[in-house]
Amino acid sequence: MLNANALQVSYGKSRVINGVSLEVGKSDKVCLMGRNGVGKTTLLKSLIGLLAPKEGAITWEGKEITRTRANERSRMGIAYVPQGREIIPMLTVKENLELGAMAHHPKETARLMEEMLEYFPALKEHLPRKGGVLSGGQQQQLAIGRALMSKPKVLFLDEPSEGIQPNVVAEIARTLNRVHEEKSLSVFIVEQNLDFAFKIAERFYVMEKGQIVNSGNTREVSTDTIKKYLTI
Ligand SMILES: Nc1ncnc2c1ncn2[C@@H]1O[C@H](COP(=O)(O)OP(=O)(O)OP(=O)(O)O)[C@@H](O)[C@H]1O
Repeated sequence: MLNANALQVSYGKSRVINGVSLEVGKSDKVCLMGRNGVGKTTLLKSLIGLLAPKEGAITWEGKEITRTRANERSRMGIAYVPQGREIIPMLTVKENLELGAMAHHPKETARLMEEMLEYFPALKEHLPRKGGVLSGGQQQQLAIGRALMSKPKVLFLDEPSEGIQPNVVAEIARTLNRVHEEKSLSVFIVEQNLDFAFKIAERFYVMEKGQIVNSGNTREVSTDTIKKYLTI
Protein backbone atom coordinates (compact mmCIF):
# COMPACT_ATOMS: atom_id res chain seq x y z
CA MET A 1 0.00 0.00 0.00
CA LEU A 2 2.69 2.56 1.05
CA ASN A 3 6.21 1.99 -0.21
CA ALA A 4 9.31 4.05 0.45
CA ASN A 5 12.33 3.46 -1.75
CA ALA A 6 15.86 4.66 -0.98
CA LEU A 7 14.74 7.80 0.87
CA GLN A 8 17.24 10.46 1.82
CA VAL A 9 16.08 13.30 4.04
CA SER A 10 18.22 16.21 5.24
CA TYR A 11 17.95 19.34 7.34
CA GLY A 12 20.03 21.74 5.27
CA LYS A 13 23.36 19.98 4.72
CA SER A 14 22.85 17.53 7.56
CA ARG A 15 21.60 14.21 6.20
CA VAL A 16 19.40 12.39 8.72
CA ILE A 17 17.79 9.64 6.64
CA ASN A 18 20.20 7.80 4.44
CA GLY A 19 18.68 5.34 1.96
CA VAL A 20 15.66 3.97 3.79
CA SER A 21 13.30 1.57 2.03
CA LEU A 22 10.23 0.15 3.73
CA GLU A 23 6.72 -1.00 3.12
CA VAL A 24 3.38 -0.75 4.93
CA GLY A 25 0.85 -3.19 3.52
CA LYS A 26 -2.93 -3.20 3.64
CA SER A 27 -4.12 -4.05 7.14
CA ASP A 28 -0.47 -4.26 8.24
CA LYS A 29 0.81 -3.57 11.76
CA VAL A 30 4.38 -2.33 11.85
CA CYS A 31 6.65 -0.75 14.43
CA LEU A 32 9.78 1.30 13.88
CA MET A 33 12.20 1.16 16.78
CA GLY A 34 15.48 2.88 17.52
CA ARG A 35 17.30 5.10 20.01
CA ASN A 36 16.73 8.83 20.45
CA GLY A 37 17.95 10.87 17.52
CA VAL A 38 18.40 8.08 14.94
CA GLY A 39 15.86 9.75 12.65
CA LYS A 40 12.52 8.02 13.37
CA THR A 41 10.44 11.21 13.53
CA THR A 42 12.19 12.61 10.47
CA LEU A 43 11.39 9.47 8.50
CA LEU A 44 7.75 9.55 9.65
CA LYS A 45 7.40 13.20 8.65
CA SER A 46 8.69 12.43 5.18
CA LEU A 47 6.23 9.53 4.83
CA ILE A 48 3.25 11.71 5.73
CA GLY A 49 4.38 14.69 3.66
CA LEU A 50 5.70 17.20 6.21
CA LEU A 51 9.29 16.90 4.99
CA ALA A 52 10.38 16.49 1.37
CA PRO A 53 13.01 13.80 0.73
CA LYS A 54 16.12 14.87 -1.20
CA GLU A 55 16.28 11.50 -2.96
CA GLY A 56 14.11 8.43 -3.28
CA ALA A 57 10.43 7.83 -3.87
CA ILE A 58 7.24 7.18 -1.93
CA THR A 59 4.28 5.46 -3.52
CA TRP A 60 0.76 4.98 -2.20
CA GLU A 61 -1.46 2.31 -3.73
CA GLY A 62 0.92 2.25 -6.70
CA LYS A 63 0.85 6.02 -7.30
CA GLU A 64 3.88 8.22 -6.68
CA ILE A 65 3.28 10.70 -3.85
CA THR A 66 6.87 11.80 -3.11
CA ARG A 67 5.98 15.48 -3.64
CA THR A 68 2.32 15.27 -2.63
CA ARG A 69 1.40 17.63 0.23
CA ALA A 70 0.46 16.33 3.67
CA ASN A 71 -3.11 17.61 3.30
CA GLU A 72 -3.59 15.66 0.08
CA ARG A 73 -2.05 12.52 1.63
CA SER A 74 -4.54 12.91 4.48
CA ARG A 75 -7.37 12.95 1.93
CA MET A 76 -5.93 9.73 0.45
CA GLY A 77 -6.20 8.02 3.85
CA ILE A 78 -2.84 8.65 5.50
CA ALA A 79 -3.25 9.91 9.10
CA TYR A 80 -0.70 10.97 11.69
CA VAL A 81 -0.62 11.26 15.47
CA PRO A 82 2.41 13.44 16.24
CA GLN A 83 4.80 13.05 19.13
CA GLY A 84 3.50 15.25 21.96
CA ARG A 85 -0.05 14.83 20.62
CA GLU A 86 -0.63 18.43 19.52
CA ILE A 87 -4.22 18.63 20.59
CA ILE A 88 -5.62 22.18 20.70
CA PRO A 89 -5.78 23.03 24.40
CA MET A 90 -8.35 25.85 24.19
CA LEU A 91 -10.83 23.84 22.11
CA THR A 92 -13.15 21.37 23.80
CA VAL A 93 -12.63 17.63 23.45
CA LYS A 94 -15.65 17.51 21.10
CA GLU A 95 -14.23 20.33 18.95
CA ASN A 96 -10.82 18.65 18.82
CA LEU A 97 -12.45 15.45 17.60
CA GLU A 98 -14.57 17.33 15.04
CA LEU A 99 -11.39 18.83 13.58
CA GLY A 100 -10.39 15.35 12.42
CA ALA A 101 -13.46 15.03 10.20
CA MET A 102 -13.65 18.68 9.12
CA ALA A 103 -11.17 18.66 6.25
CA HIS A 104 -12.40 15.72 4.22
CA HIS A 105 -15.61 14.28 5.73
CA PRO A 106 -17.56 17.18 7.27
CA LYS A 107 -20.97 15.66 6.50
CA GLU A 108 -20.10 12.48 8.37
CA THR A 109 -18.93 14.22 11.54
CA ALA A 110 -21.80 13.07 13.79
CA ARG A 111 -21.59 9.43 12.70
CA LEU A 112 -17.79 9.37 12.97
CA MET A 113 -18.00 10.94 16.45
CA GLU A 114 -20.41 8.23 17.61
CA GLU A 115 -18.10 5.54 16.25
CA MET A 116 -15.08 7.18 17.90
CA LEU A 117 -16.71 7.30 21.31
CA GLU A 118 -17.33 3.55 21.00
CA TYR A 119 -13.57 3.11 20.66
CA PHE A 120 -12.70 5.66 23.36
CA PRO A 121 -15.62 5.64 25.83
CA ALA A 122 -13.42 7.39 28.43
CA LEU A 123 -13.63 10.57 26.32
CA LYS A 124 -17.44 10.71 26.46
CA GLU A 125 -17.70 12.38 29.84
CA HIS A 126 -15.02 14.92 28.88
CA LEU A 127 -16.57 16.15 25.61
CA PRO A 128 -17.43 19.66 26.88
CA ARG A 129 -14.08 20.14 28.70
CA LYS A 130 -11.12 21.95 27.21
CA GLY A 131 -8.59 19.56 25.69
CA GLY A 132 -5.77 21.18 27.63
CA VAL A 133 -7.11 20.05 31.01
CA LEU A 134 -7.12 16.33 30.20
CA SER A 135 -4.45 13.97 31.53
CA GLY A 136 -1.64 12.88 29.21
CA GLY A 137 -3.31 9.52 28.59
CA GLN A 138 -6.66 11.12 27.80
CA GLN A 139 -4.95 13.59 25.46
CA GLN A 140 -3.27 10.70 23.66
CA GLN A 141 -6.62 8.96 23.23
CA LEU A 142 -8.05 12.25 21.98
CA ALA A 143 -5.22 12.65 19.46
CA ILE A 144 -5.74 9.09 18.18
CA GLY A 145 -9.52 9.61 18.09
CA ARG A 146 -9.08 12.83 16.14
CA ALA A 147 -6.84 11.09 13.59
CA LEU A 148 -9.35 8.23 13.22
CA MET A 149 -12.11 10.79 12.52
CA SER A 150 -10.39 11.37 9.15
CA LYS A 151 -11.27 7.76 8.12
CA PRO A 152 -7.65 6.73 7.50
CA LYS A 153 -6.43 3.60 5.76
CA VAL A 154 -3.12 3.86 7.59
CA LEU A 155 -2.38 5.53 10.91
CA PHE A 156 1.17 6.67 11.73
CA LEU A 157 1.81 7.22 15.45
CA ASP A 158 4.95 8.84 16.85
CA GLU A 159 5.78 7.45 20.33
CA PRO A 160 2.15 7.21 21.53
CA SER A 161 3.13 5.59 24.86
CA GLU A 162 5.55 8.36 25.87
CA GLY A 163 4.82 9.72 29.35
CA ILE A 164 1.59 7.76 29.79
CA GLN A 165 0.49 5.48 32.64
CA PRO A 166 0.87 1.74 31.92
CA ASN A 167 -2.87 0.98 32.24
CA VAL A 168 -3.73 3.64 29.63
CA VAL A 169 -0.90 2.41 27.39
CA ALA A 170 -2.42 -1.10 27.54
CA GLU A 171 -5.84 0.30 26.71
CA ILE A 172 -4.47 2.20 23.72
CA ALA A 173 -2.86 -1.04 22.46
CA ARG A 174 -6.20 -2.86 22.78
CA THR A 175 -8.06 -0.08 20.98
CA LEU A 176 -5.57 0.11 18.11
CA ASN A 177 -5.78 -3.67 17.69
CA ARG A 178 -9.57 -3.45 17.70
CA VAL A 179 -9.69 -0.68 15.07
CA HIS A 180 -7.20 -2.67 12.98
CA GLU A 181 -9.44 -5.73 13.26
CA GLU A 182 -12.75 -4.00 12.57
CA LYS A 183 -11.64 -1.47 9.95
CA SER A 184 -8.65 -3.24 8.38
CA LEU A 185 -6.65 -0.20 9.46
CA SER A 186 -2.90 -0.35 8.89
CA VAL A 187 -0.92 0.85 11.90
CA PHE A 188 2.67 2.13 11.86
CA ILE A 189 4.08 2.96 15.30
CA VAL A 190 7.34 4.66 16.12
CA GLU A 191 8.21 3.48 19.62
CA GLN A 192 10.89 2.92 22.22
CA ASN A 193 8.51 0.96 24.47
CA LEU A 194 9.17 -2.54 23.19
CA ASP A 195 6.38 -4.30 25.14
CA PHE A 196 3.77 -1.88 23.87
CA ALA A 197 5.05 -1.95 20.29
CA PHE A 198 5.11 -5.76 20.21
CA LYS A 199 1.56 -5.97 21.63
CA ILE A 200 0.46 -4.38 18.38
CA ALA A 201 3.01 -4.89 15.63
CA GLU A 202 3.32 -8.01 13.51
CA ARG A 203 6.43 -6.67 11.77
CA PHE A 204 9.29 -4.47 12.90
CA TYR A 205 12.01 -2.23 11.53
CA VAL A 206 14.99 -1.06 13.57
CA MET A 207 16.84 2.15 12.72
CA GLU A 208 20.35 3.27 13.53
CA LYS A 209 21.95 6.48 12.24
CA GLY A 210 19.35 7.07 9.56
CA GLN A 211 19.33 3.53 8.17
CA ILE A 212 17.23 0.40 8.64
CA VAL A 213 19.57 -2.14 10.24
CA ASN A 214 17.13 -4.94 11.08
CA SER A 215 13.60 -5.94 10.16
CA GLY A 216 11.32 -8.94 10.29
CA ASN A 217 8.39 -10.60 11.96
CA THR A 218 7.83 -9.70 15.63
CA ARG A 219 6.95 -13.34 16.43
CA GLU A 220 10.25 -14.56 15.06
CA VAL A 221 12.63 -12.24 16.90
CA SER A 222 13.67 -12.28 20.56
CA THR A 223 13.00 -9.11 22.49
CA ASP A 224 16.63 -9.25 23.69
CA THR A 225 17.79 -8.81 20.11
CA ILE A 226 15.70 -5.66 19.78
CA LYS A 227 16.64 -4.36 23.24
CA LYS A 228 20.29 -4.30 22.19
CA TYR A 229 19.41 -1.64 19.65
CA LEU A 230 17.50 0.44 22.19
CA THR A 231 19.92 0.54 25.11
CA ILE A 232 22.94 2.80 25.03
N1 LIG B 1 14.16 20.61 12.46
C1 LIG B 1 15.40 20.11 12.57
N2 LIG B 1 16.47 20.78 12.11
C2 LIG B 1 17.72 20.25 12.19
N3 LIG B 1 18.00 19.04 12.71
C3 LIG B 1 16.98 18.33 13.18
C4 LIG B 1 15.62 18.82 13.14
N4 LIG B 1 14.80 17.85 13.67
C5 LIG B 1 15.63 16.85 14.03
N5 LIG B 1 16.90 17.12 13.74
C6 LIG B 1 18.06 16.23 13.97
O1 LIG B 1 17.87 15.06 13.21
C7 LIG B 1 18.29 13.91 13.93
C8 LIG B 1 17.15 12.90 14.00
O2 LIG B 1 16.06 13.46 14.75
P1 LIG B 1 14.66 12.70 14.89
O3 LIG B 1 13.79 13.56 15.75
O4 LIG B 1 14.16 12.35 13.55
O5 LIG B 1 15.08 11.39 15.67
P2 LIG B 1 14.21 10.37 16.47
O6 LIG B 1 14.79 9.03 16.23
O7 LIG B 1 12.78 10.57 16.17
O8 LIG B 1 14.50 10.80 17.97
P3 LIG B 1 13.50 10.92 19.23
O9 LIG B 1 13.28 9.54 19.70
O10 LIG B 1 14.32 11.73 20.19
O11 LIG B 1 12.27 11.63 18.77
C9 LIG B 1 18.76 14.40 15.28
O12 LIG B 1 20.15 14.52 15.24
C10 LIG B 1 18.12 15.76 15.42
O13 LIG B 1 18.90 16.62 16.20
